[in-house]
Amino acid sequence: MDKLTIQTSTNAYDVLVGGGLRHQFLDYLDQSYDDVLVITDSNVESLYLQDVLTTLSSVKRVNYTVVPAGEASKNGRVYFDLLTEAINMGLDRHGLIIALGGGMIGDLAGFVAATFMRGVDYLQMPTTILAHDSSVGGKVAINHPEGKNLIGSFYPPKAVIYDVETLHTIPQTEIRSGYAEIAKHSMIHSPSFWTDINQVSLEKPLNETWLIRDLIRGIEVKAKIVEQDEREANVRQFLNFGHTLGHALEAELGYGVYTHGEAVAIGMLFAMELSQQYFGNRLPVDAFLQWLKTNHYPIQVANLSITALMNRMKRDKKAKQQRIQMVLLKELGMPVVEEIDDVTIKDALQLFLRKLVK
Ligand SMILES: NC(=O)c1ccc[n+]([C@@H]2O[C@H](COP(=O)([O-])OP(=O)(O)OC[C@H]3O[C@@H](n4cnc5c(N)ncnc54)[C@H](O)[C@@H]3O)[C@@H](O)[C@H]2O)c1
Ligand SMILES: O=C(O)C(=O)C[C@@H](O)[C@H](O)[C@H](O)COP(=O)(O)O
Ligand SMILES: [Zn+2]
Repeated sequence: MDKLTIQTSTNAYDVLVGGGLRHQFLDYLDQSYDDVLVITDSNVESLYLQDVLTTLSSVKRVNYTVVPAGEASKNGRVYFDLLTEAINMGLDRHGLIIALGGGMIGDLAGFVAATFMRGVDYLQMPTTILAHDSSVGGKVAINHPEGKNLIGSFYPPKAVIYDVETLHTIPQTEIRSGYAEIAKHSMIHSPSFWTDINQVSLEKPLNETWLIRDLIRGIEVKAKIVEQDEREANVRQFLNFGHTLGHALEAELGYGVYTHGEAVAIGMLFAMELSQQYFGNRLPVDAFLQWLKTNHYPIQVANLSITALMNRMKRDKKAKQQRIQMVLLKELGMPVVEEIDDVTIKDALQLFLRKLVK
């Protein structure tokens, strides 16, 4: 088992990464709980819920609730229903919520934990590759029809219990989605990290040694940034590389049409193109595009209105008075945030989307 400790301005928590942790995670908590509510989704329920409930058999009172799988569940209605269930179950401030699932569950259940009775303890138990990112750092949120994660909080978990055995069952699309965020961590970190990712083939079965290496490196990159700037006053914005357009695509296409990682991958490609135009530098745009194609990422986004995408980008959380702020790369490992005027974005987007269709 690997252990990393995240030390932020508000608290410290451990991220445990290992095989079979769903069978023994109680041993690793620094306190016990008499009341636990497990929140999971309809896919993870049939795979791992029973294991987790068995591990919790010594706890006095355990409840669980299941939401429909998919990004569409990360919304205000499901959130409110979960709060109602927590109230009806009699969960109190001394209880624990467990978010068992991918990033959708982590964000949703984390936001329930952040707001129920003004905050109860929660554990992140990630079950996707993508959730190496979402389970660390304490960003919790739900979507609004007008934009991704527009309602949320910074609320770190008590611990992250990452049982990598659960990754054996994730579908190919979710491997792609998760590796897009690892590629993001690599590009904002260093040329050598990207070089390693560029060599990874996402066909199943994945090389387990490489997978765990990549997950841990991704978590380390994220941890280092979050430790410096938990509430995104400055450097945490770098973790948003690819998300300005990525989030706009997710909302514009309809949540769940493209996975988060697929949309972010397109967003990274755009941010790299724009970086080259802005700084006159050379980035591995062609290599990244080739890696996306080889690994069957959907990269065509036809029939989208540039105006609608730009309006969404203006509502991004980094935006300042509707002026779009983009995370660009001066070089691999050197991200910066730049304000880009509307005409430049519009022209670049037009060119970019046309090029993708070819
Ligand atoms: N908070 C953050 O810092 C942060 C970071 C990145 C992404 N996110 C958010 O995370 C979400 C995406 O997370 P995700 O990609 O994990 O999506 P997800 O949680 O929707 O999971 C993807 C799919 O995989 C299924 N699944 C989960 N675990 C499985 C397993 N072990 N075996 C088989 N199927 C499994 C799910 O049921 C779902 O159908 C988005 O909402 C995104 O905005 C948040
Ligand atoms: O942790 C962060 O900070 C990130 O930006 C990580 C992103 O991968 C993640 O998708 C995050 O939820 C985006 O945050 P948002 O503030 O743009 O909603
Ligand atoms: Zn993301």
